[in-house]
Amino acid sequence: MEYLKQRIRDVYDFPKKGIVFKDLTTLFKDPRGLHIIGWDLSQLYRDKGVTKVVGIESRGFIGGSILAFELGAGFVPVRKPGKLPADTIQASYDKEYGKDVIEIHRDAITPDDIVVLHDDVLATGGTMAAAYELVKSMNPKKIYINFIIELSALNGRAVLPADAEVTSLITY
Ligand SMILES: Nc1ncnc2cc[nH]c12
Repeated sequence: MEYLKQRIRDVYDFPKKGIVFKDLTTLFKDPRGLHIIGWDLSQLYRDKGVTKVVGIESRGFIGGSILAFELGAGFVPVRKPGKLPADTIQASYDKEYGKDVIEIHRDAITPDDIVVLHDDVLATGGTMAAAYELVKSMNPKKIYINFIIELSALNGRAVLPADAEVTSLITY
């Protein structure tokens, strides 16, 4: 884990004063770092029969795609409104200023699926909680929730469903 942490850049006062932004681009650009991410994430779900990995736009697409590939599962994007071409279902959630909406293709998940919902960072948890409700409405067999980083001070776990197994590789 130290190798991963050493390659995550702290950017101060981004996107606004007082925030210490955990920049994963420096980890992703390091070949060994990217390999370790794929290996460590997949080890969490190796024996779970995962059939789909759902990545949340956009930084969830990177780790989500790698995880899906490592597990031999499909990858499904959760996107901002108006981006997905076919019939979608959507969920809205409160952001710091106003509401945000996310969408998924209506036919992306079936009751036969075992799903990992992935995003890069667990902060307040609002986006993931909405994405979980979206995927849950499609009645898969099981939903796991996963992050690369968890910012424990923001207590995002408190807004995530109690029955979901939540994992992260690195906790700050
Ligand atoms: N401090 C932070 N670093 C990276 N991503 C996010 C997302 C919310 N807070 C963040």
